[in-house]
Amino acid sequence: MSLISVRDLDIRFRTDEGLITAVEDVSFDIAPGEVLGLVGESGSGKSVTAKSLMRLNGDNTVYGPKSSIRLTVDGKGIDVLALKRPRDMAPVRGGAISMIFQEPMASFAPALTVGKQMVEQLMIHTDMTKAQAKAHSIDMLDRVGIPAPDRRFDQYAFEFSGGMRQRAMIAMALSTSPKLLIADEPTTALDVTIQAQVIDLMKDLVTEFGMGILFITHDLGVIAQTADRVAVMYLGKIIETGTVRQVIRDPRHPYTKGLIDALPKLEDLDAPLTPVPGDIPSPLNRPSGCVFHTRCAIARPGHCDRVPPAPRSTGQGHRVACHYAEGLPVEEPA
Ligand SMILES: Nc1ncnc2c1ncn2[C@@H]1O[C@H](COP(=O)(O)OP(=O)(O)OP(=O)(O)O)[C@@H](O)[C@H]1O
Ligand code: NI
Repeated sequence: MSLISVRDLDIRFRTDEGLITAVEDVSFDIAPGEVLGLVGESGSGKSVTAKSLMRLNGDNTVYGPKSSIRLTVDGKGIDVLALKRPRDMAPVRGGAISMIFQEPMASFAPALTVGKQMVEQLMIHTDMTKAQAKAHSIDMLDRVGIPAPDRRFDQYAFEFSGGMRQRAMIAMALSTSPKLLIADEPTTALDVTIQAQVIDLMKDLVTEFGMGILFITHDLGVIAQTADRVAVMYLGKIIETGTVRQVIRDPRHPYTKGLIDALPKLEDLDAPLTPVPGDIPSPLNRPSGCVFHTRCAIARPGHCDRVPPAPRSTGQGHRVACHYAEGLPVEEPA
């Protein structure tokens, strides 16, 4: 049973230059206890997709008519895109779903101590008394490995170091026991050691609380350490999805292959990095056919620039949106 089920998600934004498409035909599921990694270059639509689950995209957002986001909590379904009034959105904002960001300061109100803010949030989303909320908050600060949590409870976020602030944000996000945690580049700003600690911490919490995680990053190395399944996004579309093993060991989409080739190789750290050549086209000027054809080394003129490839299965849940996912056709003799 899926915790969240996203189908045919189309997200457009009204702008002064016209309607731009940020997300197109995106579908995925996350089960309880599962980590889905969402990876892609800057501007590919990762954050917009994540924010739609909590209806946090701005007033200029237009969702496509076929789009659906269904959250199932304790056997009860919530049609997220049908929520109309802000007060109806409490279950998906800090209730069943919590979000942590790259910049933890964004999660903390500067004028409140960390403890006061945690208690306020618990008072909104649970039926705890103030005393219970305080005890629970200190316990959560302790669980994420913050020393002297009862003293930290009375401090402001700016008094925390970067790594401790990240932990406090995770403690706050998890204190309401969300069913789904959205982590948008949660470790990008941290140094490598602290990054590894935060990833380990999140993995422990998945096991302990059985929640689902949508883990967003542009770093395939971090995905390999964290996720069960991966979805690779390019220009608003999921172009390949499968288990970490399928996608990283046996990538089938030329874009995924390019991202993997661009990773530094441990056995050959002096080899030049080979980033995917070319620039991401502007969302105002989306390519016809396959959105990747303008940067693709194997694109066939007359086909890839005309016909959008439907995602096809290459086995056991591994899905690839490329006409040549099974390899290039054999050339006919002239
Ligand atoms: N409110 C908005 N109005 C207009 N365009 C928007 C709005 N929000 C996002 N966009 C556009 O949607 C596209 C996808 O943005 P998004 O933030 O999801 O990218 P991302 O994959 O998260 O990138 P990054 O790795 O840089 O965070 C971008 O072209 C962005 O400019
Ligand atoms: Ni983003």
